[in-house]
Amino acid sequence: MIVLKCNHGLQGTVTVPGDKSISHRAVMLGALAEGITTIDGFLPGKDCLATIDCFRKLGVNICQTGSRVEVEGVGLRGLRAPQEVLYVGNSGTTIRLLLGILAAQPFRTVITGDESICRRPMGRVVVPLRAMGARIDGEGDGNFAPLSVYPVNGLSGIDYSTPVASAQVKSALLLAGLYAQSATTVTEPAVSRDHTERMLAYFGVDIRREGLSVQVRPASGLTGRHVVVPGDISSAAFLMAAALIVPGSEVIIRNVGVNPTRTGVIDVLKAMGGDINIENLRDECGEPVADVRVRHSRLRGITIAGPIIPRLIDEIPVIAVAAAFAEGTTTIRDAAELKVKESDRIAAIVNGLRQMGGDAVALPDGLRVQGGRPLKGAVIDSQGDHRIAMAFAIAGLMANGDTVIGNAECIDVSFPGFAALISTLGANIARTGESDKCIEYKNYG
Ligand SMILES: O=C(O)C1=C[C@@H](OP(=O)(O)O)[C@@H](O)[C@H](O)C1
Ligand SMILES: C=C(OP(=O)(O)O)C(=O)O
Repeated sequence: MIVLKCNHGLQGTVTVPGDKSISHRAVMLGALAEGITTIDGFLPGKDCLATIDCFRKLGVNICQTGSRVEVEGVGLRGLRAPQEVLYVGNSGTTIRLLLGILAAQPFRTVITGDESICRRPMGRVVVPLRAMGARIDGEGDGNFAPLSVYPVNGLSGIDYSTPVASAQVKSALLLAGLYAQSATTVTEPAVSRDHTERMLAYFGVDIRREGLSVQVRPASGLTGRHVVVPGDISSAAFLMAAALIVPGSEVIIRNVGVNPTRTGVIDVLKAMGGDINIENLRDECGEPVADVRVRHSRLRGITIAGPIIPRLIDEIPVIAVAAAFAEGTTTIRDAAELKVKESDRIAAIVNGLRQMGGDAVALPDGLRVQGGRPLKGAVIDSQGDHRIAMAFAIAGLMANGDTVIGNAECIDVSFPGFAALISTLGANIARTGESDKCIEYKNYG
């Protein structure tokens, strides 16, 4: 992908594709419910398509056309033994949440994903699931995919304190808890995204939060629903950062999910001096939704640490890019989780910013960015990590010279149409197809 420097402000009103986390969960709960679940605004990104594919292999009829999905629920006990290995591609959410469901099934499954998935830690879900009675094996004593999940005769409820604030861990245990013989309680060190809790309640499950703990009771059944998925704030974050750093910009992003467990990016960009307004706040299927208006602003560096981190974990790459255009120092701590995402995001952000002439250093649990140095175009390898690819495309909008993002096709994991959408606002970004790695396209435009 090629990004040219933007010589004028970004202007316009857009919507971003559906929320990835909510799209996954709508398919999963729809599959386990009684009756039909219809989903509008589904994210047709590769990760969520992988979730659909896995449930089809588990015997669920799912019809998907673009962002419209119809799931014929089979009920909690209606999944069938798959004839093939379940393949989740690049999706950590798919594998970890599915493990919670598979752990309770009376048949064996094997589940795996791409190279990145096979490097990511699964012990964080496998260990507590085993404590509930699940039988799961895999590389490194079950810490790495491929994983085999063996049939069991029921699970026991658990009262579990997770060492990491992870919605994937919490959700896997809550989903397993639907099948357990007693209540399951998960306590997190800080609140992570709560879409599973909200959607389980929306599908009729008895689920309660008290402070940092969430409790689910064994379920007798879920009821199929109509789910309207809001735009993904994690995708909107790239447009927010772009509008903030490109002088003369004013962008409205309509229909963005603003669940408070996800809005850390807005809090932080505002604290950095960003002119961001939330308008038309409303509720859609148990999730808050709004329009977000962003205007170019002079940003200043801040410290980002503590319980806000899980509320903006996926937005740190683009926050770091915004920090490179801010006055002063931005320090991000308590974010060691970044090392076990699709890539080691601390290393990828620091290396990419340095390649562009920025001043960034890695810390054991985060990074520090000294803002204000002019960035120059560079050839950045995304390492197959969608958030890294998009973050550096945004940096390229204000870098002198062309920026080439290698391996940019991974953007389809969460934000299909990214380059085209941001181009409608006036940016000059072009996809270059399979040959994204090559710099022979450097003279595009
Ligand atoms: O539950 C989810 O949908 C997600 C949870 C987060 O991961 P962790 O649970 O590992 O923090 C996030 O990074 C991921 O993009 C989506
Ligand atoms: C970490 C991410 O997703 P997942 O864990 O589902 O692969 C992400 O989308 O940034």
